[in-house]
Amino acid sequence: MRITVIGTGYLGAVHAVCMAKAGHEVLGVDQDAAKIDALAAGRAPFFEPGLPELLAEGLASGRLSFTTDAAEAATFGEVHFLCVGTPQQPGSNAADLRHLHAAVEALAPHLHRPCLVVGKSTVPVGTAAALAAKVAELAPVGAAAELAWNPEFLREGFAVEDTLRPDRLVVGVTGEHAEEVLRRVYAPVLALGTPWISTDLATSELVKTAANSFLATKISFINAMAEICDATGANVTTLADAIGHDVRIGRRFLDAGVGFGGGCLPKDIRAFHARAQELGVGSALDFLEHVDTVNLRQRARTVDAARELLGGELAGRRVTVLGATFKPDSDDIRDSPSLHVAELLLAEGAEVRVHDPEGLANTKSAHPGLECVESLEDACTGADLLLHLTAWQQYQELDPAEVAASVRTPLLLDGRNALDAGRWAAAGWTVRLLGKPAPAPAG
Ligand SMILES: NC(=O)C1=CN([C@@H]2O[C@H](COP(=O)(O)OP(=O)(O)OC[C@H]3O[C@@H](n4cnc5c(N)ncnc54)[C@H](O)[C@@H]3O)[C@@H](O)[C@H]2O)C=CC1
Ligand SMILES: O=C(O)[C@H]1O[C@H](OP(=O)(O)OP(=O)(O)OC[C@H]2O[C@@H](n3ccc(=O)[nH]c3=O)[C@H](O)[C@@H]2O)[C@H](O)[C@@H](O)[C@@H]1O
Repeated sequence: MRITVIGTGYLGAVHAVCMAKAGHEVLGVDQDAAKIDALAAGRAPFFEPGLPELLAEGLASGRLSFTTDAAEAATFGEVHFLCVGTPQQPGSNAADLRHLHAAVEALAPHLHRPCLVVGKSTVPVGTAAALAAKVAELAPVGAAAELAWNPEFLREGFAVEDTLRPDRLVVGVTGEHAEEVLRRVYAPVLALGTPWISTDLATSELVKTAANSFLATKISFINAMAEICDATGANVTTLADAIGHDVRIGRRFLDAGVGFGGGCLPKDIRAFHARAQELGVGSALDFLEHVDTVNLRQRARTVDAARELLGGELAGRRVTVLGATFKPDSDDIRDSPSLHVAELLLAEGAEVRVHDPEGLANTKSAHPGLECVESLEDACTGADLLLHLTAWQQYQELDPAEVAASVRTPLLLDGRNALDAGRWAAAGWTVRLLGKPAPAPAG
């Protein structure tokens, strides 16, 4: 099938290469000419495992190409996926839908043949119906340019795997034709036995915001438990393991620490609450405000713990922040807890150095005040405190004895509870964890 993917960011670029992998002819479209040039030249515009290989494969097969021209896209595709950003509006909690509207306004006037426009971006419920009306109104072919919704559940760092082998496929459709077209698009994925949920537009939009709200709630729940554990000397990891054995609860997404960030969970729970308020049912989702508060509090708690470890004063102390991205295996620093904490430390007068295996280029442009250090060894040398905030595998492989020899004081705060605290303590480090007692340092 001939497919366009409009918006080639973290979601769209991966979707485009995976659609080509699935055997379709794919045209990726973006208004960002630099991104399109990079993709067309076979350079992934961001770090995502597996993306460079599939991009190269798609380009070599001749089934994958890129353009900035919406009219070309309209002529090319039988199915048009909308993958543009829906960020938080400045000064409000609501989603900013202007990119989606702009994408539809650029595409629809060129739709002269029957086709399917499929939204994948995460949107407030009701957006799909409004866009369906807009497409039908602007397209020369009228209602034969149909709209469907197909929310995406991929995780950065696992985006290729999640796209080719998703847990489920959810489609919001207004008729059988759209569903039949989408079944053909996803035929290779369906052949793996992937569950297929076909529903109305509103339910499909809500499935996505409900899923992200549930995941965010799970993380804030365990972080709230971590606060209680800190107040009582209990151990949040043991607690998570123990409640996680109950299959109704499950162990995944119960890792306590500095909390969630990224371009999705934080903005999605805020936008969901804002939309519920518009619908007059805001109080049903008031709990999401608490989920957000508990989450942001973990960043302040981390700074408090750092200050305490350093004897009550951050000014003039050298803190090395290990990890800049919001999670490992991504270069994405959107709403990164690590960088928020780094900025808070800087504001208190600490000398902050940041290390990250993939996120420093983005950090330098968005946080010019932070000192970014490429070499992990240099980043640690002379530090008064190591603050581990993104659980990259590389940090787990550090030799605590070797690092101890280069720092000024062997103090470690593991804000992800992911390092082997026993090993660090045995090498003479004073370790602090979030929500659990740390082993005493050797000697
Ligand atoms: N990043 C992720 O892991 C996931 C993201 N989503 C949702 O997918 C959507 C996109 O997210 P990301 O890919 O992370 O954002 P992003 O910011 O990385 O990518 C958005 C892309 O859309 C392009 N764009 C904006 N307006 C355009 C227009 N009018 N025409 C053509 N291109 C345009 C931008 O230049 C950019 O390259 C959001 O709604 C997000 O919530 C959903 C699931 C996973
Ligand atoms: O809508 C989206 O964009 C995506 O948002 C999340 O995916 P992602 O943001 O890539 O990352 P997650 O793996 O969900 O992690 C989000 C944040 O929560 C944190 N986290 C995760 C799990 C956990 O137990 N504890 C915890 O603090 C991570 O460190 C990270 O900062 C969802 O997991 C995806 O299903 C969804 O498609």
